Amino acid sequence: MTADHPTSHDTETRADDDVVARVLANADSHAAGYSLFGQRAQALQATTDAAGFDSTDGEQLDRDDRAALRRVGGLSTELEDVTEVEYRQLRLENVILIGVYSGGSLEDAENSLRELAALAETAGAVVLDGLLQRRPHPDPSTYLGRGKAEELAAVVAHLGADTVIADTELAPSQRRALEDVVKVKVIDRTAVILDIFSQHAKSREGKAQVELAQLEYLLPRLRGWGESMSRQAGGQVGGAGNGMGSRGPGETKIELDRRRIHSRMAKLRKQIKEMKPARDAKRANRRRNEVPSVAIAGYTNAGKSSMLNRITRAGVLVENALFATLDSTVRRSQTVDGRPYTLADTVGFVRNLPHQLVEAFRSTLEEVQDADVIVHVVDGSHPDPASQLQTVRDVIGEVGARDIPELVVFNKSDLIDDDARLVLRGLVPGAVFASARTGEGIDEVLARIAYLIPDRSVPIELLVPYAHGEVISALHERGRVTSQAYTEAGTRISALIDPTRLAQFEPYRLEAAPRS
Ligand SMILES: Nc1nc2c(ncn2[C@@H]2O[C@H](COP(=O)(O)OP(=O)(O)OP(=O)(O)O)[C@@H](O)[C@H]2O)c(=O)[nH]1
Ligand SMILES: [Mg+2]
Repeated sequence: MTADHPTSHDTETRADDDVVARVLANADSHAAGYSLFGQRAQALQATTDAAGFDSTDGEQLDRDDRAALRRVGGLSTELEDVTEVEYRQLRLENVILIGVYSGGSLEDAENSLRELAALAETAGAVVLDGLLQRRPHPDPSTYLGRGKAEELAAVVAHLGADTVIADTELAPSQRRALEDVVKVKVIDRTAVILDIFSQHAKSREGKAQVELAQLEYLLPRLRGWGESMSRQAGGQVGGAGNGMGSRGPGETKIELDRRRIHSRMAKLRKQIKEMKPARDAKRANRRRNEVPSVAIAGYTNAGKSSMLNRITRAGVLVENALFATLDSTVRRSQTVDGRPYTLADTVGFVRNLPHQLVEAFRSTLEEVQDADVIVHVVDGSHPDPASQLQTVRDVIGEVGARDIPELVVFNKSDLIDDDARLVLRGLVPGAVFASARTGEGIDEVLARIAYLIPDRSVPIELLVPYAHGEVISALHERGRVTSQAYTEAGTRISALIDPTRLAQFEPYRLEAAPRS
């Protein structure tokens, strides 16, 4: 009888703890308090501190901002009803992770759970423990098998966890049933990712898309959320009285919520549609200028933003948390031989990205689709770079960017030993090893980018009277000068230049340059 579980009392007492105090404690003990998978999850997080840096691979533009935003409620005040408030209150605090694995290797399941730990931490939670069960299939009613679910309930009560996170997307009914057993709220991986996204989205479009994804996720679960929350609100988690009487909002309320959500979603879709032309115009403009574009793609936390900083000193937010970047940032740079190109940072990929989110992040993927070159940054110090590599390549393929030249960069080379290098080299023979932190290999990255981006330059030869020195300096600025000689009539100068920049030099051309 779950209702009589001896430890359910402890859970209730925990629920009364001062939430604010725990939230503050979270900030201090950020990476503390792990067990089982915690240590390895920390390894992912702690590398920077061990090296004596504190996430200083970029100028820390708005990190405090973001930290401060962490616990603040919704993105919009328009849907200020119980449902939304409840959803927003899914602030994770002390969590236990659970997963089910079958045929696949335990190692995979552990890696996945470790990533979930990092995600949960990014969302502001302290991970207390992680539990995996081996089963041919997740239990259709309670996800974990009934017996294991009971064990989980005991662990939850013992550790004082207030949330269980399942490493999957739970059916609404599974979530409810499992909650009934463990007596604290149960959420899934998708909810965590959505939560992080909502904390981090910055642009209007990013926010709108995240909110849309949240509502989409929420809609089929409406009843479920209401139910569990009303139990929370009553302070009564557990107990035998969890039947019909203690259900959440009545049917009418749910209908009302549903209608409000639908109309909000319609409004968001309309907004997003209206934003698209502006974005397209921006991109078209870039294409018209024929400036080649480079997109930095890669798994979350791989060091994409750090790499962008290294290359452009742009000061894009770098944070040792997953999904530091939620909106793509475009910067201008140029090759060593003076050809301009744009460099776009993108959102990190994550395995099993919920389909609602693939949709939501199309805007950033578009940067990848349009790129002339994809710089695929991989965290070479990660325990399983191969599957990260694969995840990213899958998504690149899905958005139709498979044919774009790809440069694989194994980043964090300061943390990669020789043995690991050998393995990585076997994985991607042409890859470059680099460290955004130490600068190792960055020149190689730049050289390879220069090699890969299309060179649209044409040769020209000018004769410029000495009175027009400004033309000479303009040519030095806009093109690559290959030779320069002083004759009686003026300066004779040859250069390679982008065709879009020819106009001002036409009057001085000696002959039409042969087109290659
Ligand atoms: N040791 C080491 N750490 C690095 C290096 N490059 C980046 N990092 C760290 O890795 C973490 C993630 O870096 P980011 O640049 O934010 O990674 P990202 O890929 O942009 O992450 P998202 O935007 O969240 O997907 C930060 O803590 C960086 O300080 C490196 O070369 N060596
Ligand atoms: Mg980033």
